Amino acid sequence: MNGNELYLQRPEPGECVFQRIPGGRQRSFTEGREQFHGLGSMYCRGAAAVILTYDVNHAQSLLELENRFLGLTDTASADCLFAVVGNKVDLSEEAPGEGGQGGGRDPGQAGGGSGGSKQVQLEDAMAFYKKILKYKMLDEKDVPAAEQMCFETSAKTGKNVDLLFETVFDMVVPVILRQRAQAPPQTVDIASAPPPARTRSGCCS
Ligand SMILES: Nc1nc2c(ncn2[C@@H]2O[C@H](COP(=O)(O)OP(=O)(O)OP(=O)(O)O)[C@@H](O)[C@H]2O)c(=O)[nH]1
Repeated sequence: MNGNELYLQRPEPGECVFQRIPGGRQRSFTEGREQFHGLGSMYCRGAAAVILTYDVNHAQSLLELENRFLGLTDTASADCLFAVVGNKVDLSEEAPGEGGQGGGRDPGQAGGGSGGSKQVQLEDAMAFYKKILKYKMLDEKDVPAAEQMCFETSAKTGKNVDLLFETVFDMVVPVILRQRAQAPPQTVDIASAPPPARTRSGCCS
């Protein structure tokens, strides 16, 4: 996540969408302000994947995803993939050896922080993922399972960040290729086009 290619744009504690911003990491200019929420759906238009991010130490941030940001994904593509990501697990992780779930999936990368109180569990994120499917009227059996699409990360330590992006990219590339194959061709084959009708003056009409 050096910001030069695909950047996680986060207009407000809560939502992340893929956003290509050349020239490096930039802060969202919308800053989550109410009057700019229309722009949020603009970012999502035609999106093949949306990453919705909350703070595991801040229960309200998960509620906001549901109450304020889910609607912004209405303009995403019909077969858009959704990932739900609880960030900042480093703040609430137990010290190594104490056991516990601690964000799961990547015990090799222990976080540095302690003392935070984790307010949102992975199960809460999975329940939210299921709400997304309901909202989108998607059948659970037609989409990746909640266990595959819910992550707990630390942007600070890097925990599960590669896993998140690799998982989403592996899933989204076939979706994009399928969309392109189904889209009308963007080029005209002039060799197979019929010759233009001739006008009296000899010019093409
Ligand atoms: N400890 C820790 N801090 C983080 C993490 N991710 C971001 N931060 C810090 O959280 C603060 C806000 O980060 P931003 O990327 O600006 O996120 P935001 O959505 O604008 O703001 P917040 O909702 O406050 O996170 C910055 O000080 C970041 O350094 C993380 O995984 N762990």
